[in-house]
Amino acid sequence: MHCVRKVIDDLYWVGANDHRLALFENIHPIPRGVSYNSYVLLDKRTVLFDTVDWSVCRQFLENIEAVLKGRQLDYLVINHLEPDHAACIEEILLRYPKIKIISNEKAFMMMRQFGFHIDERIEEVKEGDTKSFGKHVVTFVSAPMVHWPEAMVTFDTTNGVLFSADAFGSFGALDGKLFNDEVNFERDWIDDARRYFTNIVGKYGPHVQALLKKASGIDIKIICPLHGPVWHSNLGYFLDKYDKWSRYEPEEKGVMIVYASMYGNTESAATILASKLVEKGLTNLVMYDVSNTHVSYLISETFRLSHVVLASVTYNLGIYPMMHSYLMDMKALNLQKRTFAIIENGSWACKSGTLIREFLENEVRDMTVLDEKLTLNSTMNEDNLSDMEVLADSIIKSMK
Ligand SMILES: Cc1cc2nc3c(=O)[nH]c(=O)nc-3n(C[C@H](O)[C@H](O)[C@H](O)COP(=O)(O)O)c2cc1C
Repeated sequence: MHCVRKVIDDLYWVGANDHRLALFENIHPIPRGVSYNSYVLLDKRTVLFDTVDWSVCRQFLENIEAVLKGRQLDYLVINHLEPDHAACIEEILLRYPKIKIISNEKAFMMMRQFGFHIDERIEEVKEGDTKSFGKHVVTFVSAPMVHWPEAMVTFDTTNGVLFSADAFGSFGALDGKLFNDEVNFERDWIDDARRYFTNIVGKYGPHVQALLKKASGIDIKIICPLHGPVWHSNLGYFLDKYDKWSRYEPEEKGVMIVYASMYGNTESAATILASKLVEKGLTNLVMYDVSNTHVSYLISETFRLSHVVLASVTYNLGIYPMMHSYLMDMKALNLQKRTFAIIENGSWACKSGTLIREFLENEVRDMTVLDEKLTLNSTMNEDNLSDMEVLADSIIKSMK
């Protein structure tokens, strides 16, 4: 049975939700599921914008059929070739033999690479090209590395709808709701939207900035992304988030304490620091155990907040492996412009603090590491209290 939603006038959402997938891209946990969005435009010509993941193909095909009501599909616009959106291309070609795929040269090259039999039913477009489907005239805008090199977005100049590919997407299944104002975005969605952006396209901030620059020149009324809610109100709110994230500017002044501790002593010191900071008035503070928090959440929170305290044991003369992995992810995702404080622990040759500082100063860009640090020899004791006080004061001072 079909399950579709009308976006506006002659445009319909024909996507589907997946609640069964545990890990998006086989990496990121998605406890709230994910939606694969696709859209059908019923103009003089009928147009399908992108397809969906193979796991929801059956629902998707029923949805298309219901919206078309016996009409043929004339065009399939492919904005992004990642398989969670492109997996059903061949199925569409088989069911709608007269269809033509509209996309760019790189995307067609990738379709062939993935083994899709697209034959001659293709229409290649370039940046700035336009295409009329009857009443609707769309223009194609390249969006390289948002989030793959072939990515493009399609703007409907007739009604201001932007088919934004992976840009403006989010983890989370829609569950009947489609629009941003049908959900409590600030309460239920922003954390997943941030986690999606930072882990999926966080690395490509300058490319996102380039797309935002292009977007500022067009009158966008509705944003139709390939995951998560469709934006038809308060667009400025989400555009502003994208601008901040892609410039690596923190959203909030606040502290995130991430600790790595095997037997609880480093954790205890991290908690004492947290209490001291809160006592001094710094209440925007969160704590995470690096060992039981998936790194995608850590990355997302690091994008949100201005300050990070890293408290780590020394492990076989190195940084604790989970802490190291978090640092490597920070580097891989190009994270910048944060202030760090360090607590280190070692029972015979304490190295973690020096190694973390070296990493932050040499391996990632534009990070500030406070000079004050706290060194523990196995556990926190009375002798460490004054250093802890100095560290807390220095964190507070650096926030002013
Ligand atoms: C497997 C293992 C390796 C360790 N390697 C070192 C090391 O190379 N140098 C050092 O000074 N301490 C080392 N430690 C001690 C820890 O850094 C830390 O001082 C101790 O685990 C107490 O902190 P915790 O209670 O937060 O785990 C090691 C501990 C373990 C269990």
